[in-house]
This record gives sequence, C-alpha cells and structure tokens, in this order.
Amino acid sequence: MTARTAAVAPARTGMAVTLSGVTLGYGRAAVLRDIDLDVRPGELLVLVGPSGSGKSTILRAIAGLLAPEAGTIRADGVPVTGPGPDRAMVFQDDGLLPWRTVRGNVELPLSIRKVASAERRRLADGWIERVGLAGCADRLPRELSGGMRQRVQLARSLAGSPRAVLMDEPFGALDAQTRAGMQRLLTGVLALTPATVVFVTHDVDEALLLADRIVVLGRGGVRAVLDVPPGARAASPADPPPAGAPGGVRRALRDQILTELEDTA
Ligand SMILES: Nc1ncnc2c1ncn2[C@@H]1O[C@H](COP(=O)(O)OP(=O)(O)OP(=O)(O)O)[C@@H](O)[C@H]1O
Repeated sequence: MTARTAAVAPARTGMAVTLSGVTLGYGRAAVLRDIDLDVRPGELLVLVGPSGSGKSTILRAIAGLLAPEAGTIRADGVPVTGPGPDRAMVFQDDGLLPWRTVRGNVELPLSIRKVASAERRRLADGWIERVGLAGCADRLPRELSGGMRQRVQLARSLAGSPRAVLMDEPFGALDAQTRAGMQRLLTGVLALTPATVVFVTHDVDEALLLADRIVVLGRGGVRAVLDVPPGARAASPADPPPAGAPGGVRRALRDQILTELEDTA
C-alpha cells in the first residue's frame, strides 16, 4: 500500500494490472516486445521514455484500445479484452465533448454507470468543485483555458469511480506555471481516490514529483523500474528536498533516469 492510499484508508482498492510477455505494435514491426510489468494496486506509476518508445501504446493497451500481438494484460487477474468504465483515460488534447457543458462532460461516466440524474448532478458538481471549477459547470469547453479543460478531464475521469486512471501527458500542452499548479492539484485530488494511476510524461522532474515508481522505456522494452521513496519527492521540482529527506536520493534517481534515457537515444 502506498502513502497515498494509506492516507485515505479507502473502502475500495485500486486495480492491479499485470503485463506478461506482452508485445505491442500496429501491424508492422513491434513497438515493444515481450514486456513484463506489474502495476500495483493504488500506486502512481509513471512511464518515461523518449518520443516513440511506446509510452502511449502501453497506456492504450491497458485501456483495452489496442490488443497485444503476444502475451496477456490482466486487470485484477482478468484478461483485458476491451475498454471499460473501471479504467478512465485522460488525454493531452483535452478529449472533452465540445457540445456538452463542463457538467455534461463530467456526468458522462456517471451516465454510463446509469446513475440517476439528481445523483449524477450532485456527484459531478462535487468533482467540479474539487478541481477548482465551482461556478464553471455551465460553461462549454471552448470557454475555458487549457488548464481548466484539463481540470474538467480530471474531474470526468474520477467521477465514475474508476479503479485505474490512465493519464497520457495530461499537462504536456500547458505552460510551466499552469503545469506546476496542475501537478499540485493532481496530488491533492488523487489523495481522495484509491485508484491506481499510470501516468505518461516526457518530463523527468514531473515523474519524480508524482511517482511511487518510475518505468524507463527505450529500445523496444523496459530499461529500468525505479522506486521513488516518499522522502525523495518534493512539492515542486524547484523546491529543496523536504526536511530530513534524502535529497541526494532524488538527485541520484534523476541522474539514473537521465543516463538510461541517454543510452536509449
Ligand atoms: N495508430 C498508430 N498506427 C501506427 N503506428 C503508430 C500508431 N500510434 C503510434 N504508432 C507508432 O508506435 C510507436 C510508439 O508510439 P507511442 O505514441 O506509443 O510513443 P510515445 O512514447 O508515447 O511517444 P511520444 O512521447 O512522442 O508521445 C511510434 O513509432 C509511433 O509512430
């Protein structure tokens, strides 16, 4: 159990995801071959790797949007055969329905779960407030900034009580300041849910800020899986290490990741 899940003592647990001997591709040469990877219930696992190393491909496969060419992906021991409301996705380009209001978008996973309309509205408004958008429920996506749209995606992904959230560079298109704010918001909001999170980023500092564990991808496979001790994380990349924390651990991890990434270049 991670620090995050221990803090909220949830009744439900995050999903365990297991990739066993998985090969993924799009019909020509495989992108990733024979991958073994365990995602632990309730952890925040970050995938880093150079462009084209297959980070999004892994996420799509866990989401059930891409079938493995070989091997098996299991969610809590059950082979994944397609998408399901137990696994929510958050994309870089917001992926909101432009004709639906903020509330309409956040209610979507609740509609799929056939939640009654009054309850749907209550739950959606709760998540809209938690991501800091109270008062914006009736706006359309085009009336929001990029950061606000990503907040709506986050609210939508969590509203359906998924057991896993799959986030594909959700802050990649945001400016540095908005991105730092979103990273803080994400940490706070995820503390409210036991969901397992798999998070894709190019940014090593973002990985070190958010992750319980980091998977470094390169050259068709997994190069390294690294534990990030809670003390090695900081409130923001620019912050000094937390009091009493082994700041050296974070620096050493950062150097190790950068070295692995250089070796794959
Ligand atoms: N729909 C697709 N059809 C064919 N090839 C694809 C498709 N999507 C991705 N690929 C190829 O698969 C490889 C891995 O792509 P993927 O998007 O998973 O990498 P990534 O690590 O997420 O990259 P980035 O950081 O640039 O988003 C790339 O060579 C890419 O061109």
